[in-house]
Amino acid sequence: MAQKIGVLALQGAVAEHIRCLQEVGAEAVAVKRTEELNELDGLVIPGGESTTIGKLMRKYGFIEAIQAFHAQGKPLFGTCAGLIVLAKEIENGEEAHLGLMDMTVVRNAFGRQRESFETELDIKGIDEPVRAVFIRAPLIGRVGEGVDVLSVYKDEIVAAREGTLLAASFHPELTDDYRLHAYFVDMVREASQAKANA
Ligand SMILES: NC(=O)CC[C@H](N)C(=O)O
Repeated sequence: MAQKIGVLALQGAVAEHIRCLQEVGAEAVAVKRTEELNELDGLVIPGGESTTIGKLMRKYGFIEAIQAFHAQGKPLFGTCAGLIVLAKEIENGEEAHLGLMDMTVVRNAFGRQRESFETELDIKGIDEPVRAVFIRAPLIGRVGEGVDVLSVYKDEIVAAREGTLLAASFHPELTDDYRLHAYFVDMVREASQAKANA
């Protein structure tokens, strides 16, 4: 059976993630209400503006709902602003949003002239380099012991995994390279199987 994966649809690049998830064989839906999480096996938190996404998450009860979703062992994938939303700590002292992933993030970390750029990245677990689009992207300045660094760009951490949490500074949904989505769908499949066997 196909894994059913939601894309948090409060703000940001929602349709693009849905398309990529479908390309790699998952069933994908936009999520606007917390009740919709119940029928999902995994959730993507897209890029956009983390302050806005965080505000809307608080307003609609998504903070507690997604924390509970995570506590059930269901995977989360945050891209760009979504990565910021997942983090335990935001470097400028801003209040964390979900506060789940043991890392400190630095917002808009790549400077003015590099606000937006494209590159090829080596990603642990994926064979050939992956095309990556960075848009006012954050970087991961510190990771906790349980966090596996998956990719580094110019000495800065730009993708990482901690158990069922996956985070990328860039926008994998803006290219036709679906391998990071396939990686996440594999994580979701493994988590569902582990649950079924428990
Ligand atoms: N493309 C993005 O998601 C940008 C993230 C945005 N700069 C933030 O800090 O929330």
